[in-house]
Parts: sequence; C-alpha cells; structure tokens
Amino acid sequence: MTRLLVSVQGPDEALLAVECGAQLIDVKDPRHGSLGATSPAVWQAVMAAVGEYMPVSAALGELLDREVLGRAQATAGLTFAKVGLAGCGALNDWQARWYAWQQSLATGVQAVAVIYADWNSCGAPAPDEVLDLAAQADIAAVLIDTFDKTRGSVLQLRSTAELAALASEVQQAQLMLVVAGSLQLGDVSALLPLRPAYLAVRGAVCDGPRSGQLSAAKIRQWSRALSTPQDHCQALR
Ligand SMILES: O=C[C@H](O)COP(=O)(O)O
Repeated sequence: MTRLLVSVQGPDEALLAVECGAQLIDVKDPRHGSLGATSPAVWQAVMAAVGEYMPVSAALGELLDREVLGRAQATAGLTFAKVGLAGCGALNDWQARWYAWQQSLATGVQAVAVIYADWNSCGAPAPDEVLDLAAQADIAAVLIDTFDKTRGSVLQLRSTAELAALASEVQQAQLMLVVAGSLQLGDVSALLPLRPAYLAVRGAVCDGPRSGQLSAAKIRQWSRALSTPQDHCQALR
C-alpha cells in the first residue's frame, strides 16, 4: 500500500493536508530548496496541530548547511528527519558528517537517507554510496528526491528501470522507500509498481509554484489516485 506524504509550511497547511487525505506530514520551507528547513518552532506547531493523528517528519536542509547540527538537536517529538547531501559527493568525510548529524537528532527521531536523482548536477553522492550508508546506519527510510526543482520530475531524470533497481535495493535492506521529485499525477501509475511506502508531493498539490498555497482539491485528487487502484488490486487478490 503506497501512502501519501504532503509537505507543508506550517500548522494550517498541515491541518488542510490531513483533512484532504495526507497520511504523513512533512514540514519544510519550499522557498529554501528541495529540503529547506523551517524553524523548530514551526515543527512544534505542526506537531501540536496534527501529531495526534499521524507521524510528522521535517526537512533539515542540506548536510553542509552551517546550522544543520543545531537543527538536529531541536527535533524532539518528530518521527522522521532528513537532510540532503548536495555538495557532499566530493568530500571524503561526508559519511562521518552524516553520522554526526544523526547522533545529534533528539532521542527517538528516525533518520532518513536522501538520494538525489540529480546527484551528478548537485554534487551529491551517487545512489550506491548512499545505499551503503543506509545499509550500515540505523535508519528508517530512504527518500529519492530531486535537488533542482526546475528540471522536471524524477521520472524525467531517471528511467523507470533505474528507479526500480534502487527501490529493490532499498526494500531488500528492509528500509521504507519514499519517492518524491516534482511528481505529477501522471507519474503515479509508473511509480506504484515500485511499491514505495510513500509518494511525497509539494509542487503538485499547490496552486502555482511549490512555495504557494496548498490546494485542497489537488490533495484530494492525489489521495484518490493512491487509494483507488490499490484497493481495486487488493479486491482482485
Ligand atoms: O518531500 C517531498 C518534497 O517536498 C517534494 O516536493 P516537490 O513535489 O515539489 O518535488
């Protein structure tokens, strides 16, 4: 069963997303990039609004951001936290930096490893390197996302076969797979066979750019797209 993750900027959007069918709320500031961080006060406000109903995740920016360890220390109450690896590919100590970030997370917060589908252009480590880390670290999930939101969806950057191979490695390691990256509704049918635990969206459920307002109608459309075909498949079994 693939569920719907919606990225929100604050508590009002979180409540709207939950009402419209989101099953995991992810807090981020989309004005500051793919995994732009909000302040810890916003995480707390979102948890107060919807934490009773579902897990809350937060984007903590990029590992090379100066404030990344301070943000990690302020994550109490979150279920998941993630940090991007843009610019880390050329560093020989990025894994040590990532472990230091993970160690800084509040007790009980599960780290998510991030593969950028456009790793070559944003200087992130290649997927194999991230998967090696994921296999060794105590983590919950792997997120495949795009760093540059102007270059199209993850399916325009990577073939379905490449994504399927990555999905299979993640699942063999018994980790949860989350797929994002400027997804459009038309991408759903190609991605469901990969059996991701979640499809994650922001831009596709906004009116206008991904930093704009969430659209209730679009979230409901995504919710239906993820529930209908899968329920149908289950009924056929
Ligand atoms: O975690 C998911 C991302 O927020 C996806 O954002 P996007 O749909 O605008 O690429």
